[in-house]
Amino acid sequence: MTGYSSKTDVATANGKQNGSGNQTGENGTKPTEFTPQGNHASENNIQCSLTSDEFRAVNLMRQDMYPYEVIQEIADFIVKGSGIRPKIGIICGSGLGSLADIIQNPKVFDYEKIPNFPVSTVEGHAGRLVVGTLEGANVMAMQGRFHFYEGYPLAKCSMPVRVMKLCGVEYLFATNAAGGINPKYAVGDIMLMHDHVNMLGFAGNSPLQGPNDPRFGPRFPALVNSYNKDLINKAIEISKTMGIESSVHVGVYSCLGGPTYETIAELKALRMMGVDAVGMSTVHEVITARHCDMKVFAFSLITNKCATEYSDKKDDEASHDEVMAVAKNRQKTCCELVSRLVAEIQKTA
Ligand SMILES: O=P(O)(O)O[C@H]1O[C@H](CO)[C@@H](O)[C@H]1O
Ligand SMILES: Nc1nc2[nH]cnc2c(=O)[nH]1
Repeated sequence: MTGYSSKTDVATANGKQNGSGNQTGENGTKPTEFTPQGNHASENNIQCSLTSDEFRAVNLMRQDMYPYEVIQEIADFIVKGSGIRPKIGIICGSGLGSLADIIQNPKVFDYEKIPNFPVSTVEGHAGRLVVGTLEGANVMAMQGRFHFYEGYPLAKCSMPVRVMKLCGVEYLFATNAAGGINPKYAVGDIMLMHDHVNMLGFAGNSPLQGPNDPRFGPRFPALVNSYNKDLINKAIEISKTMGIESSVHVGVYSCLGGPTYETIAELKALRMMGVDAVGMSTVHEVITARHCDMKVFAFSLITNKCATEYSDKKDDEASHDEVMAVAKNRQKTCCELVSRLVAEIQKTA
């Protein structure tokens, strides 16, 4: 397969691995005036100051077409490498990487070692795929997800969901850290997602944009009933046995592009639209999972309360440090909820 990202290329684009920085190329060449072949810039004699390596790296990072065969190759790599065909896929939200740490007999794949896989660039997203067992079920977990604001197209952000599908995954558990807009929500609460408002979709962006491969799913998938009601009900029952039902809600999540947190006016508007919690992820993963007919369970850990009125309080400003700290505090509860739900699925298998 040609034309797919080598780890070095993408890592260079992220500025993660290229020790020589942006000033000098690998072989010591200066990044002077690389003009991409055949585009308007060269036709008009406008020059851009990227080295050819940097230009290629940026292109690879933007690459959003993953043919079925490439996804199959990645899935085969994981299934062969782990000796496991997982049934449940888990995506760990910001600061919720411990959901992957509870997996038994783990086989760990660094994203950088998986062919054609993007790399994680956000704090709280380790960048590892963990395959093993949980409550007797075969599972795989992404300890680190991909966000639109990292510079990846949505199809690339959610490409691992298709990998999960071709590994054999039937159930997607997507978790996230989110700001609570519903005034009844407190920091540390859990919101089971029963619907979403896709703001990136409103703006004409979708992980399913481009040619449709019917081996994954239909051109025009329906999204009503995307969040599996049985799993939501099971999670509510579990929350009762855990004694946390008063801090568990069922609500609507909305994904914005980030990386900025919202303005007060935006939060007011989202509330008027019926949104209970807001983040920068999950929706594109759910769309991709539903497109290929996976059962979806998703929840938000409310890591901060969103102000919907103007004030001078510094407390109203969201921060990733706060998000990470709250997630760390609540990781045990989140792990227990996930384990018990996996056990329920395994019981009925
Ligand atoms: O959605 P996850 O990955 O949990 O992370 C959430 O937390 C980060 C902001 O603090 C953003 O990435 C937002 O999407
Ligand atoms: N967009 C957004 N993402 C978040 N992730 C955690 N908290 C927030 C928030 O308040 N807004």
